[in-house]
Amino acid sequence: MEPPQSEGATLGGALVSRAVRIQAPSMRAALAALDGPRTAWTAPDEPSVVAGGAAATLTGDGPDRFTEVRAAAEELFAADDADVGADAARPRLFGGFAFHGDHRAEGTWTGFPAAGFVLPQVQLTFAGASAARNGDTSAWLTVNAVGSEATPEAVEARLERERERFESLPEPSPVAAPPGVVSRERTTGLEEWREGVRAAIRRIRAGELRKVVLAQALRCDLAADLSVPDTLSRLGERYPDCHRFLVEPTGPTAAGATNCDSPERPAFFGATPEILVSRRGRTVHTGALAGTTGRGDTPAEDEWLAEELRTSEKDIHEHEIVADAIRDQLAPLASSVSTGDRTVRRLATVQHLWTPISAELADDEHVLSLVEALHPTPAVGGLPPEKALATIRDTEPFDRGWYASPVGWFDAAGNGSFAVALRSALATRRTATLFAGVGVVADSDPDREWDEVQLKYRPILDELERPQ
Ligand SMILES: C=C(O[C@@H]1C=C(C(=O)O)C=C[C@H]1O)C(=O)O
Repeated sequence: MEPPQSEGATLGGALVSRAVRIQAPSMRAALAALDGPRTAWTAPDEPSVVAGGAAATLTGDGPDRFTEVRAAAEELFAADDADVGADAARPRLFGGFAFHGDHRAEGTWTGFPAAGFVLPQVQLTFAGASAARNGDTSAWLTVNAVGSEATPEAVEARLERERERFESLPEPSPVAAPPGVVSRERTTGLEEWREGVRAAIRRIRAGELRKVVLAQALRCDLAADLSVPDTLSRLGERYPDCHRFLVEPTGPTAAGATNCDSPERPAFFGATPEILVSRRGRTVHTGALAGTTGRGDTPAEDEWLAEELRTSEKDIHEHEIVADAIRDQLAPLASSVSTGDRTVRRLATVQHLWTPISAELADDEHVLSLVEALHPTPAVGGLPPEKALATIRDTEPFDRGWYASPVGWFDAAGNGSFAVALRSALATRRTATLFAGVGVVADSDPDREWDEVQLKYRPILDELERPQ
């Protein structure tokens, strides 16, 4: 049966949610066992979630996509009968947005609308690292249903069936090795890249814009089938401080797969260091992440690179454009905005300049209003935004789709968390297209920027290539 669809239209029936605490299965095994479309969300300071099935699908299109989704969600949550016993187990919508407002869900991005969220049928919420350290090995199992057939009795019966299923999942097999890459194809050759970056620099020097983020894509053919649960698990080992996400489309896909459980259904996933915004009540957390260098082979080299980044005028300039833009976007909505110190954030493959920013809202703004106000920050778009977006369109020979866009979740109260979908790939069973971009300012060097793009492919590429 098709899940209820909504583009601001009526969903025809109440939302019923029930939850129960269960002995936590392995997250990897649970994700593998869930029906599509599957969702995974792991943030360093939040309970992790894996979910599957679509009790409802909310989409939006064009410049009003943020408000369309929000209106549809308000309608969905307005009549909810959510008796779930704990905040962690409450019904939530998972999904995100395309990078460009006029995005079309076609080509490789078929099935990924300009805005698309799913209310999962089955959601597992894991207590998180600190609870696990205190011996809490439970998880919340939530079952949601929407529509005329969604009765408390039916939902409770399914909850019981799912509890039995997840509590008796077999021990997961060992995490599979990366599938291996047999061939790869760049969207952008070195000469074309140099031309594009030089043209952007000319526009910047002419005063047309101050910064633009230009990206590339890399299509890999894989030697064996890709296991997304295993890949996310390995990414979690190497990038514990990053946000890991998985989004699967709900509609028909480019590979022709209409069945949510088809092995040809695409998966968009990643391990991103960049948070776009989180909102709990009136407290908002975000930050500026821009300015990049590599990791050294020795601690001394690592520190030397960090110090070079910390004091690089070009990187500080590139970074402060982002921090200023975020503060400017938040100011009209906030009673106060505060900025932490600029530091170097070290990840397994790169180091970035990072400035935490938080705010107290003047009103109960919905997290989607904050997403709309902030996306795209000049960490992934540029400044001024319209000029930067036009430059991106003129230069990039591929469709960004959901790369560099907001992905995350929100709930009935308008709370939620969104990350920026970087260090990401759009994969099918035997292919993966990776995306990576760099900030271009007046004194950028095209060849150094090329090298930085290659560095930013590493998190995903390392999990696809067989170790030598
Ligand atoms: C655009 C990407 O990364 C962004 C650009 C950065 C930069 O230009 O230094 C750093 C972090 C991210 O904000 C990417 O990873 O694809």
